[in-house]
Amino acid sequence: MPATAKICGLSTPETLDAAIAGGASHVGLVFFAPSPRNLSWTRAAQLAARVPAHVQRVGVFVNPDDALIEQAVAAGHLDILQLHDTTPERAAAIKARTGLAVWIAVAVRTRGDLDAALTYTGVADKVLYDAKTPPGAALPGGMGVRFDWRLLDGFRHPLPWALSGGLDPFNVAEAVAATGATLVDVSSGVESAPGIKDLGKIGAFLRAVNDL
Ligand SMILES: O=C(O)c1ccccc1NCC(=O)[C@H](O)[C@H](O)COP(=O)(O)O
Repeated sequence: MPATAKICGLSTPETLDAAIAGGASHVGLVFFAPSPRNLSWTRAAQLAARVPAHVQRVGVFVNPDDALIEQAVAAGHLDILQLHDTTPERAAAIKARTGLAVWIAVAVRTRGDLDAALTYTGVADKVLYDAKTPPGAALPGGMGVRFDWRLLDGFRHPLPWALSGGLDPFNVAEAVAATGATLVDVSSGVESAPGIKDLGKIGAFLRAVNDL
């Protein structure tokens, strides 16, 4: 299979189960209070307990402090920490403290934005190229914003990477063909409203990825 998928921002047992049944390789649990996908510790634990060993649990954070990470890791039995708006120094400290794999989200609008990935060499285990959300936006991700995939043409990736931002069941095949991504990430593209995951859209997205 040329690509696998992370379904991000899951918050109910039904939609989590649909992602797992559809073949997602990763499920994303958001720990950021302003997000409509933010999880309580109780809900995170409830969801984490349903995830089989072959599917990885990714905690999504925005420049988190140690207390937040510790509580989220404990509740969500996280395998991977996905960090937004977090410096290389802080990401390195988080990785050293937790011993967990770290993914760094790099917000992309221009070719120059990609260079931020270089600064995480030796720190992050993977780069998630995500679209830069508009200035003043409430969230740095999960807003269905897409960047120009051609920006990745010829870029020498310093780390393993994944593609995110504005993907949906209808464009994900084109996105993989255009970029060569081997891991794709989606949130609002499989929702019916912000924070409300749609069983049909999750299934359609994963079928599109599985059919590649
Ligand atoms: O999804 C959120 O609410 C969120 C909040 C704070 C930081 C990151 C967040 N999401 C990160 C993701 O991994 C999303 O899947 C990614 O940005 C793509 O979102 P979308 O464009 O809606 O598919």
